Amino acid sequence: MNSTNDGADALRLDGVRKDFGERHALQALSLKIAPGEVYALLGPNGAGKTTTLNLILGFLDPDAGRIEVAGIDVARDRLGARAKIAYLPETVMLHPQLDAIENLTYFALLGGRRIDASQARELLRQAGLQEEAHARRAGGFSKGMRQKVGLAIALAKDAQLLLLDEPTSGLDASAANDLSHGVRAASRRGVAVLMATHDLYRVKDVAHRLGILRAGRLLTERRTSELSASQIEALYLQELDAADPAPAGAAAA
Ligand SMILES: Nc1ncnc2c1ncn2[C@@H]1O[C@H](COP(=O)(O)OP(=O)(O)OP(=O)(O)O)[C@@H](O)[C@H]1O
Repeated sequence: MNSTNDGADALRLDGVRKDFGERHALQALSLKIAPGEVYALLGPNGAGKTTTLNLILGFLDPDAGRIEVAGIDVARDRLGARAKIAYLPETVMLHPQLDAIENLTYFALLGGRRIDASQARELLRQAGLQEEAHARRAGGFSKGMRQKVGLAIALAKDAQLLLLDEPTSGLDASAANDLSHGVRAASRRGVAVLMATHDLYRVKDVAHRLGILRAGRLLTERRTSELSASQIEALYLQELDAADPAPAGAAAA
């Protein structure tokens, strides 16, 4: 896995700063993700994870720094950059009257891609949705099932960067495991993944690298292959303890 800067990064943030009034939500954040690499952004509430995703998506403008998605400068070409991104929000909203296949084909079309039912079935399978649910109305779906359809919608876009915001929050272990399979399948196809998460145990399973964010600062980055799941948890707690004890997001020099 190549995460050095060779000009082929799927995502690159350089010195990104975002303030909300007096509050420094992000301070000089720099990170790079290579094609096919899964990067977990860990951090407590208010660390700046969602702000990071919103800046990458172009929903917010940075106060300083530069963001590139597949080589496209988000500040110069917001729509061009967004076309390279698939985004799975924490809560996936589906049309309750449509079944999983219909939802997927409908949202894929909205995203600019026409897919047929057999392609839809394959994407739903990759995203971990069991066959018997493919033709069921989404109105009766659990959160985990909606997340899987959401992941299939994201995969349908054929994007180079997949952004996930708390993808496993509120999911049971089996649903979270299925979703992790889907993320790994995307990674194997060369899609880079940035996953904002609190789910430390899943990180070892899914991510190649992790970064720990606190109060808008990236405290450390590590390869998950170098750490066991319990070492990841220990590192997380140690980094947060060692960090400036100022409240998360409070103004700092
Ligand atoms: N629109 C906004 N206006 C003012 N402050 C904001 C806004 N959005 C985020 N913040 C602040 O910026 C900081 C970072 O918030 P952010 O939502 O990015 O954190 P997070 O790591 O995603 O947290 P969580 O895990 O709770 O989702 C917090 O202090 C938050 O209060």
